[in-house]
Amino acid sequence: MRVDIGNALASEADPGIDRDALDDLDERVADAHDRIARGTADDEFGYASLNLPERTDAAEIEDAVAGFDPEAILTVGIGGSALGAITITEALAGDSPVDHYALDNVDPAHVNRLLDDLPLDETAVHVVSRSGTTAETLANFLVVREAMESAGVDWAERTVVTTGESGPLRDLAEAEDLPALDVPEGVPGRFSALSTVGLVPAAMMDVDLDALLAGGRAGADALTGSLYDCPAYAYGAVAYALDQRGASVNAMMPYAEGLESFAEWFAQLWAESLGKDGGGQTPARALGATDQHSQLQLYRAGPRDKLVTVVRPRERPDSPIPETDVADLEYLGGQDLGTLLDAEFEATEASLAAAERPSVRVEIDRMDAESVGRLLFDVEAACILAGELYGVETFTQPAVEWGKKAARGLLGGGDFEEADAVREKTELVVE
Ligand SMILES: O=P(O)(O)OC[C@H]1O[C@H](O)[C@H](O)[C@@H](O)[C@@H]1O
Repeated sequence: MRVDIGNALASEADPGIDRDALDDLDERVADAHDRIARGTADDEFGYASLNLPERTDAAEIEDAVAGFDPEAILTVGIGGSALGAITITEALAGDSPVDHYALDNVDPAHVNRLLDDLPLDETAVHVVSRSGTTAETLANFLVVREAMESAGVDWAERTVVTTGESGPLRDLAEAEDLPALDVPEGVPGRFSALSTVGLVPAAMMDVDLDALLAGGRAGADALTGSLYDCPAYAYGAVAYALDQRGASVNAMMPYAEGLESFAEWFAQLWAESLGKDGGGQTPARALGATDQHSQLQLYRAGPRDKLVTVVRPRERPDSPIPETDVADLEYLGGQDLGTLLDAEFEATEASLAAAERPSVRVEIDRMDAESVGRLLFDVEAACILAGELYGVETFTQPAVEWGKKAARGLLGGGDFEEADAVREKTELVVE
């Protein structure tokens, strides 16, 4: 991964970081790196995520799915138990004959439609929950199971589970004798893309898991104690420093359709990890060039509270634009769609810089397994580094847990005081 922070310097942008401040920050990065390296070596909760590229056993995952030859894969999970898998297959399995769908919400209209459309007798189901208790995931799984049964499909033959050591999903897998993979120890869901959690559908779609993990390992090898030598830390440190200077929003804007879900994955990673103690940088999702024609107006001319992160692969497949003799379109003829997209990318950066708005450029070599593995690893490392600089507990999400308990209490799944707060809602209704 390559990161260019030039357009985040105070000489170019407001808010921006001056060179002296960057040097001071680099000393804090060195300390944070020591902490991260210690946590990683000791397999501490959360830091253990950075060991995944080294530890994840691609062959074990490939063996577990070897008996499946589906037309479609249905991931049943939510948050960190779905977004990594979706991101990876969207980025890397575009040409696969197998389609990957996800049920990461419990909107009945969507669930019913999807189950009506799926070839259930040719669908493999991957049910993922680290805790094994998440209501949305478990409820969706029960609905899927029932739909398969009603269609005369042996759901147990078509299901693989990934979950923690114990919990209701583990119990269910054991009771039904389902193949069950383990969520790695010490790895929060949002940091688990490069594990069984994120890789099962990719394996069924013939993504090169070894290359993906090799990309992650290259990221791990590149972690050093200076932001000037380490792209992951450069990104994490600069995003943090800009937030401290007023850029409280980080608009993640990949210029590649295959990375649209990456922005969604990033949003969970950044928000759940860093949104603590009254601070944190709000992730926004955008897609270049599409959102250049909508959100960019705000990014360039709205409040000075944003960092725009533009991401692109440095190589793209060819797609020539045919010549035309329409006078005003002649400049397009003979060009390539990729050249146009890159021109849009550079135009966005320049347009932000001309208005003194900070942006950071993140580039990967191309949309292949190794580069995407590197991107995911590096952004996780950036997030962990930022967590150290903020001084927050990066690996917990107590605010999310609150809502989970409230919803569960409302459905009669236990006596939770959080559910009382829902019942006590203040109303001021206008109809
Ligand atoms: O994997 P699960 O235990 O089902 O959790 C799925 C998701 O649930 C929660 O909402 C957490 O805040 C997320 O971090 C997690 O990824």
